[in-house]
Amino acid sequence: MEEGRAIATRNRQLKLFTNNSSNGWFAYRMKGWSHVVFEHPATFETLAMEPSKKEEIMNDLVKFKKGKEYYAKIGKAWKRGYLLYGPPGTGKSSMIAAMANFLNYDVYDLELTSVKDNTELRKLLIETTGKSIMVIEDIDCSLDLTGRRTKTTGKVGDEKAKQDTSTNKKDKPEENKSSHVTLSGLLNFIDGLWSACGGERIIVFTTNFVDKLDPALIRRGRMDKHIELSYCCYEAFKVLAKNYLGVESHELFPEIEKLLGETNMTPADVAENLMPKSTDEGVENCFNNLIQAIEVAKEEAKKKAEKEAKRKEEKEAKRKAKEEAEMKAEKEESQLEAERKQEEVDQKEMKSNGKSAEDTKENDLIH
Ligand SMILES: Nc1ncnc2c1ncn2[C@@H]1O[C@H](COP(=O)(O)OP(=O)(O)OP(=O)(O)O)[C@@H](O)[C@H]1O
Repeated sequence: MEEGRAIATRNRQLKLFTNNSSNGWFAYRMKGWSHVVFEHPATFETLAMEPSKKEEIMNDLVKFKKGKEYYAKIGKAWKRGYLLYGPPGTGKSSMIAAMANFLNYDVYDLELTSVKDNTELRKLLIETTGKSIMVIEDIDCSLDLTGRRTKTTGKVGDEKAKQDTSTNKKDKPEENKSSHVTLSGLLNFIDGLWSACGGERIIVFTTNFVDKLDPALIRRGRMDKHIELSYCCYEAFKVLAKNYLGVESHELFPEIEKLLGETNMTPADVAENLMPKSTDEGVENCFNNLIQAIEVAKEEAKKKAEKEAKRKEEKEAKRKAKEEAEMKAEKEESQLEAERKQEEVDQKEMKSNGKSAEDTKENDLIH
C-alpha cells in the first residue's frame, strides 16, 4: 500500500501556480492562484554544474524530504529555504525545475509586484498546499527590500509597515509599483504563518545581486542553503556536451577546457553555441562554434578590461591633477598671505622709523 502510494505520488502531474494580479476589471472574480501543468524538462542530470555541488544539493533535498520526524523532534516547521544566486543564464530557473521534478513538488511562482499588500500576501500563502516549492524570483527587483526594514512588530498587515513602504515610494517613485508588500511582511510570512501552515514546504529566492539583499532576509534559518550558480566550468560543459550532442569525450575538449578556464561564459551561452544549427551539422562543427564564441567572448572581456583600466587611469589622473591644482592654489594663497603680512610689518616699521626720526629732529631743536 505504501509502495502504491509512492508510485501514485511519483506519477502525479505537477502543477505550476502563478498568483493573479489583484488589480484590473475581473480581479474580484479571480482566485489568488492560477495553475497550468508543470512540464519543465530540467532534471539534476541535465543541470550543468560541478558534480560534487550537485550531489550536495540532492542529498540536502533528500534529507529534507525524509525529515518529517526529525523536524517534529527538534520542534521546527518542516520547511527549508534556498537562496540561488548568480549572473543571468547560469541556471537558477533550471535548478528550481530540477528540484521540483526531483521532489515531485508543485511550484508556486510568487510575483511579488502583483501582490497588493501584506494582507493579500497572507491570503495567497494560506491558499498554498504542502509538498510545494514557493519561488520568488529576482527578489532584489521585486521590491525595495534592501535595508529599509521597519522597526515595527512586523505583523502582516502592519499599518506602520505600510507607511514605511509609502516612504520608500516617495524616495523611489519608479519602484514598488502598486505593491504595498513590505520586507517585514515578507519576513513574517516566511517565519510565522507559512511555518504554521505545516507540511513539506520549500522556499526559493533567486537573485543576480546577492550583495544587494538585506542580510535579515537571507540569514540562515530563513535561507538555510545559499547556492551560487556561476559561469560554465569544464565539468558543467561536459554535462552540456552530453545533453546536447551525446558526446562524452572529444579531441577538442582540452582546448575548450583551457578556454573556459580563461573566460567567463554562462552555461546558457555555452548551450546555445553547442546546439546544432541544422540537422546535418556535425559534432566537431558545434565544438568549433563554441571555441570561436569563447574566443570572441575572451577578446571582448579583454577589451572591456582594458577600457575599464583606462577609465580608472583617467579618473586617477584627473583626481591627481585636481589635487595638485588645489595644493598649488593653497601654496599661492599662503604665499600671498605671507607677503601681505610682511608688507604690514614693513609699513609699521617704516612708520615707527619715520616717527623716531622726527623725534630726533625735535630733540635736536630743543637742545
Ligand atoms: N546550469 C545549467 N545547466 C543546464 N542548462 C542551463 C544552465 N544554465 C543555463 N542553462 C540553459 O540556459 C537557459 C537559461 O537558463 P536559466 O533560465 O535557468 O538561467 P537563470 O540563471 O535562471 O537566468 P535569469 O537570471 O536570467 O533568470 C535554460 O533554458 C537552459 O537551457
